[in-house]
Amino acid sequence: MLAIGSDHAAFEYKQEIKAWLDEKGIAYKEFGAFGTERTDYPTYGEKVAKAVASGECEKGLLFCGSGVGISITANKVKGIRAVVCSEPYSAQLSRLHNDTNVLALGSRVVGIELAKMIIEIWLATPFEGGRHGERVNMMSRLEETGSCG
Ligand SMILES: O=C(CO)[C@H](O)[C@H](O)COP(=O)(O)O
Repeated sequence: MLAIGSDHAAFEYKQEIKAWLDEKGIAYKEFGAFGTERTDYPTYGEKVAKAVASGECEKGLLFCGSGVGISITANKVKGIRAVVCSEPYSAQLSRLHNDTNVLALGSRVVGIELAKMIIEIWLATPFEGGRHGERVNMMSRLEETGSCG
């Protein structure tokens, strides 16, 4: 199950992505926003990130105008590794090497078809582990203890 959320700037964009996820039979839980009325991206970044960090949802998709603010917000929740992407290569590498669990996209940056391509590759790519696992552990230690060690 994916957690999905956006602010007002990406509400329509998120609706298109949800219709596409429906076509593909990919399940998601919607955390808002529920319309285009101006709102604040941290609210939705927090909700989606907490759903992923708690294990309620496996991964998260977040959208705001640039993808920046909502990804920064998500990364402040313990256990979250969020990436903001505008092309598929970084999305793929973020899974292979960094085990990202939240993907953020900017509705004012990335066209909808490219967004679908980025999401598809991000969802399909496993974490490689090995030396990358050690580095992800270092990030977790930094979060836990204040130092990578
Ligand atoms: O991209 C964003 C945060 O990084 C927001 O979507 C953006 O700042 C919203 O701006 P506005 O209130 O002018 O629609």
